[in-house]
Amino acid sequence: MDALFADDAFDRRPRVIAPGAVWLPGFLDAQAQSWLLRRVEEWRSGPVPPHSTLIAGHPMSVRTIGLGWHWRPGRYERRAADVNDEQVLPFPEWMMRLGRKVVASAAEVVAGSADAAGSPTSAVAGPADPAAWGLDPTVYSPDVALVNHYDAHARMGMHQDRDEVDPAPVVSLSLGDTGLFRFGNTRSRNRPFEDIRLASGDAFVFGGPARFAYHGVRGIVPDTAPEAIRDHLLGGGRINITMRTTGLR
Ligand SMILES: O=C(O)CCC(=O)C(=O)O
Ligand SMILES: [Fe+2]
Repeated sequence: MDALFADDAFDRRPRVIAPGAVWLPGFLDAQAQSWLLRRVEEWRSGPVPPHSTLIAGHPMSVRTIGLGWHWRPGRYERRAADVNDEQVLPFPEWMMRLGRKVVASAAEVVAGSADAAGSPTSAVAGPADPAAWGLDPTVYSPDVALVNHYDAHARMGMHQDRDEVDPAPVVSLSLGDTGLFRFGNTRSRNRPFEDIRLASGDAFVFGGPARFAYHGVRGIVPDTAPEAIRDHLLGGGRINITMRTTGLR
């Protein structure tokens, strides 16, 4: 219980979480959040319905929609052979621009962060250089988005995002109920890790030395979505969108 009300548990200033990883609380305003949730509604009735991907025969508790590519463990394909064999919707042009804005903001946080240069880990990583972490909006070109819906019982175990050939950063956007996100290290699922409450509108970026860090979602906090967007969250829960760069063509 001591940790529950620790000072940093509710500190929502943008910050470098680990070399390469940046949290941008409140990146999307209420209007942008409801606009995005309306797009999610449209995608739900797209050619490939939200589905629970099988991992080693077990369905994930989140339901996923892919844009640009269809993902299943170990591969990206244009068609959802394991769902209905339809071709997924394209990766939207506007989402690339949004991803670049997130990357630009993350780069600013890194450049302005005494923390990044002065943190104990930076002695290893060297001075924080946003571009060295892949945080360069002029080159960032994601080609897939995975849109995950978490209901009150969904979670995601600690894992690496490693089915992409291109090591460009992953950009994550959260909408709806708060997610209990855990961001760890590249060596194992265990400590050190940091627990972060990803609230509606938050962005999180991990690239460079953090690109292959283990991370997961321990659960969501039901009924924490902002009032203004609840109407767009049919049935409640949390939406997480991750943009990635497959490096495939
Ligand atoms: O929901 C999140 O915040 C993380 C999602 C994630 O790690 C993934 O989709 O690979
Ligand atoms: Fe992931």
